[in-house]
Amino acid sequence: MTLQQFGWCDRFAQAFNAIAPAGFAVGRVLVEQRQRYQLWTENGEVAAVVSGKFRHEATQASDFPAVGDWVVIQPEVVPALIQAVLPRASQFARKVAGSQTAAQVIAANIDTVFIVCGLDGDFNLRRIERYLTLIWQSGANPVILLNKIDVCDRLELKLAAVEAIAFGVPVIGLSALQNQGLEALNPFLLPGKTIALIGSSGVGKSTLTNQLLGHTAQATQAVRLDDSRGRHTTTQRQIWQLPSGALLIDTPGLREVQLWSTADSVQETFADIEAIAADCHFRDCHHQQEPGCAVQQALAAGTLEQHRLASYQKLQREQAYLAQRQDQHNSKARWKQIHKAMRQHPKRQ
Ligand SMILES: Nc1nc2c(ncn2[C@@H]2O[C@H](COP(=O)(O)OP(=O)(O)OP(=O)(O)O)[C@@H](O)[C@H]2O)c(=O)[nH]1
Ligand SMILES: [Zn+2]
Repeated sequence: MTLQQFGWCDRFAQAFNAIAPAGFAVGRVLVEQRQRYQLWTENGEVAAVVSGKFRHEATQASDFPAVGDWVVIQPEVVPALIQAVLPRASQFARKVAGSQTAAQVIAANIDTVFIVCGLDGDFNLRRIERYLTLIWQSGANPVILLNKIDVCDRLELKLAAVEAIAFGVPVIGLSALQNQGLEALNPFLLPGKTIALIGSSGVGKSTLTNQLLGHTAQATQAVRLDDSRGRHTTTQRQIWQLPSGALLIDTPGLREVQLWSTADSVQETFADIEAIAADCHFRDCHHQQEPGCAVQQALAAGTLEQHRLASYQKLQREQAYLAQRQDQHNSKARWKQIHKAMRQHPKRQ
């Protein structure tokens, strides 16, 4: 297989040429488990670990390679040594346990994320908004799949309700179980494009994954991971190649991904409220009791729904909290630096 078939493109080639010394190669992380990696390379699958220098220079969990990453390797050693991670086109992160703001990357370089919703019990517009926010923030493109059209009446109403909050994001009705409507996914399943599925339990992600995979042999393949001391473990494959040539990332971490949003992504998801709020009398209007609040006027006029404003405000609160934590973290780090500098230059006035 060629690198292009794994998703290699100009942006990665440029980054690679800028940093990699002669004799180095690239690979794409196919499996990650406790900092052991299986990579796709031009010469087949290889096991890899990060180099000592990499580990030494890494300052945060998100510096480490994740599934989907392109990495620079020194190929002649076994396991191959990862020297660098190429800048990510997109990334999904989760909070590191025990820390409010440090992030660990769980998947990288995804082009399109399918938000899978079930048209039975699961149908929930507020949840879709949260997923949209998350995906905009990741750098990937969202597509909303309304699954189980076979058990849904009034599909048009539901499609319209989702389209009203989706602002141009494609909304596709299908039945994974009955293999109905899946051809609408073809434009997103082009060779070398990387996709992922997220959505709550029971919406049909596994059913859809199986349909997309068809009867490919890799479905049952486990991957063997060796570390530098020759110990090995087997684990599940985390990227699949679909018959169309697209690549599907499926990891437990991604399935359980939680909200980790930024101001920009909230603004994109709630473009309607942002547009209304531009007419508020006060620039820093909180849209509560302020005079001249265009948002309150829209609520009164019925052009904006109360629960949509509520989800917007909830996301804003989460963000303010995260931003504050990040500030505290940064100022602590600054103090540490200053103290260190003072210890190193005790006589300086
Ligand atoms: N009627 C109908 N049922 C479906 C459809 N797709 C999936 N299901 C059913 O929904 C149930 C859950 O499907 P799964 O594919 O396991 O859902 P999942 O999202 O992978 O769930 P988790 O593994 O818990 O995350 C199963 O009983 C499926 O047969 C569909 O298009 N129509
Ligand atoms: Zn206002």
